[in-house]
Amino acid sequence: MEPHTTPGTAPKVRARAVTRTFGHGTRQVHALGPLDMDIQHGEFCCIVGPSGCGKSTFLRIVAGLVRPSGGEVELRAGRRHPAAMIPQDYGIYDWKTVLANVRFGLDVQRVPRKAADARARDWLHRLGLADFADAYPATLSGGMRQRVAIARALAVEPEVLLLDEPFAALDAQLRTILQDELLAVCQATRTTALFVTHSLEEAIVLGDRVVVMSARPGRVIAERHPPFDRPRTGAMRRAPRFAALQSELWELLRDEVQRAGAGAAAPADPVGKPS
Ligand SMILES: Nc1ncnc2c1ncn2[C@@H]1O[C@H](COP(=O)(O)OP(=O)(O)OP(=O)(O)O)[C@@H](O)[C@H]1O
Repeated sequence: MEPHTTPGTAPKVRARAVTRTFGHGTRQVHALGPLDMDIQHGEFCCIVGPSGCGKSTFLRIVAGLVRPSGGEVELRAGRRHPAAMIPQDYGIYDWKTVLANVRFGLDVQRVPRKAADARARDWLHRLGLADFADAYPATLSGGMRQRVAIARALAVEPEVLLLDEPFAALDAQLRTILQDELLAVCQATRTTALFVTHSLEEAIVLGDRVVVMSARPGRVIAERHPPFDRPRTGAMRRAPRFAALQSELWELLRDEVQRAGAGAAAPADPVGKPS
């Protein structure tokens, strides 16, 4: 299918014929692609797909952490820090204080200590963690650790934020609160976001666009634009159009999840299947 584009604008991220294989010979795994995708400046793009279809691999390629085996990814960024990634395990360091964790990317960029501290404290304040600057992550709740990871990624002011199932381990209430906070921050800072989730509901609540991937090797098989104004409220979840879109996405995904499940045990609620 044709990648999503807006005429006259250059996409922030442009992926063309991206493939990735791991291993060699009989043990080779074709994990991804060929995959085409354009992500526009300021867009919040959610990716859903069966387990093991290459979603994390694609994020890591966009982040520059993994090389594609074929094709190319172009990230149009003017700043020194084009992309920041929040991995599935949050990636925060238990031996560093909350402040030092949030300052980490700035230290790597060699931002002077005073300015880095001020910027890190500002992000801690924005995410409700101002009182925990000197705490160690082990003393924080899951939701607070997740906020530290978000603050750390946003502190470097990336042009593209890459999030790999960031809220999967959180309870439903906290998940909703952090979804709202993340959306508000991304909109205020015009940050482009690429967000991987197993939850169709989450994808519809957050996404300007929901991209559906096939079973491994992951390709884009469909995309939908949730037709809801922002800010999106809890009431939207009860709207008939919400349920209809969730069912439509599940129909698109069902076969792919079954195909993926033929090779591996599927999770209990693989993609937020509507009940
Ligand atoms: N470093 C690696 N070495 C070997 N195989 C890998 C490596 N990274 C990923 N794979 C394989 O590539 C495939 C895609 O993995 P990936 O983690 O990208 O999928 P995913 O869609 O993010 O899965 P999930 O939804 O379960 O997190 C899987 O079969 C995985 O085992």
